[in-house]
Amino acid sequence: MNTIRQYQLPLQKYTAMMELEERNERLFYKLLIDNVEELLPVVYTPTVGEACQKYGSIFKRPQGLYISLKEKGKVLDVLKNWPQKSIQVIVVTDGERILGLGDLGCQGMGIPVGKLSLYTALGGVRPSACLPVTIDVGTNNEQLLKDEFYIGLRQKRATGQEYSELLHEFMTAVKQNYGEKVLIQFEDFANHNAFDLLAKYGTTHLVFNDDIQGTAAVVLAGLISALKLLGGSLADHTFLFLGAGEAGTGIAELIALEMSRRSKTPLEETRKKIWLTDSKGLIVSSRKESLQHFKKPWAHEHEPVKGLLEVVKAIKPTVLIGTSGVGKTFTKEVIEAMASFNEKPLILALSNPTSQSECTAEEAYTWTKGKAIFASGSPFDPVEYEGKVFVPGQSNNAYIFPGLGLGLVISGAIRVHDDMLLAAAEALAGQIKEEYLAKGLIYPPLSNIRKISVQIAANVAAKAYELGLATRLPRPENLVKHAESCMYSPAYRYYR
Ligand SMILES: O=C([O-])CC(=O)C(=O)O
Ligand SMILES: [Mg+2]
Repeated sequence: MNTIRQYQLPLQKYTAMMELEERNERLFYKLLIDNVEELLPVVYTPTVGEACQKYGSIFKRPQGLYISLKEKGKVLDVLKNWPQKSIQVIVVTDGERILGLGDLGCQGMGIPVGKLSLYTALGGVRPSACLPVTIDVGTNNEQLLKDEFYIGLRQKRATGQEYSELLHEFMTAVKQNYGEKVLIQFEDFANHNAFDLLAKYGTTHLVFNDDIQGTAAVVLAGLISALKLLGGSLADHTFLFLGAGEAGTGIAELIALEMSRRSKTPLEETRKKIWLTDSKGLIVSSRKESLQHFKKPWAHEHEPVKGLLEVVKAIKPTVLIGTSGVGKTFTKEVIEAMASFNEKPLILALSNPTSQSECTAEEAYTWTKGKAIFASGSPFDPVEYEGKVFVPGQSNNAYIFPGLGLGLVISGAIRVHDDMLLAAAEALAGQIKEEYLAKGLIYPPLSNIRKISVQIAANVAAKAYELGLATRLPRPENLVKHAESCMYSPAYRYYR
């Protein structure tokens, strides 16, 4: 830690950590686990975003497996080249929408690598059972195509049949090589592929999309906690999203599902409490024909409204959620409007990394004169406002996917079911304590994350057994103890 702390720049710390992982994996995980709040922003958002942008020029080792268009027809052979044979979790990206930074092509590899470090550090999945994969179908990022240090194929992205054939070959090869119980996490695909891939492989493979489903579960957990501060039930609130992509529609759907389960109201009804806006304004029924399919369920009856401030004034949401990947969009006027009709406006600025956050923690607290409850996708430091310290929560899927993955792995689940996401969200919400809420914090501290992951894993595994989707039989009686006992821990052994 002393060495890491001597570096001034986050990217230097990142490089030092990556070198440590290569040199002494056990020490890397020991440091990460013991200093999670300090090191998460180094190996994960926001620094991992900068690392991906500069990946070509800081490149030393491949870190994960690259599968490019050139490997078409021999993807299975390429998979077999990976030195570790018993893989439990794969995180795969095609680099087209890395955080809120856009198309970074092959340089997106930093994301699967970072996510899998968290699988091990926060969720206790063995490092050797984790496989980071980047599918290289080219990039439409002109700057990267011209960059002499770019590490991927120098061509425009393959689309259509060429794209889906490579993806299909990969998905088939994974199942053939590792069996049915290997978990595949889709990460940072562009909208136009993310929903289709999830729908296509959700019925044949153990898959989930972290940006759609992981983010949804973490936000739902935050909302359930926030209700203890705000009062009422989910159905008493009005939700407005800026951004109707993977995170926006994924969160919206899980909130609607939870509301529907709790109030025994049809999903079509509970969806009406939730409004989404995209770059063209409020999503309303008159726009339905021209909307992408994943936005259609959110096209409610309302006159067209453009501009976030106008939409906020028209809808009067109690909860405002930013998921557009575009920074600085929650302006002073927008936040002040939220504070003008809410006693405690709940503001979630979820886009990553910090540069893409819709507003800062300080802005949320000062513009609402200390009224806001705030959480963000990337971390912000506590803020002092008029003598009071406000602690912003980090509403990031990192709270969910390590525990969710652990629960799936230890139960030998063969499919991911929406009820498992609800179970994960409820487990996380169950970990919030009064003392955190008193500071405005709607998530438990990350320093407790391994204990939280155990609870999430146990809840998810219980759901897998209940739904008949678990294959590790018989079911362990105490799933919490079982989850704990399965976790990798980077302990140093004593030798005699
Ligand atoms: O990686 C993160 O910090 C959260 C996430 O999935 C994203 O922003 O795409
Ligand atoms: Mg992501």
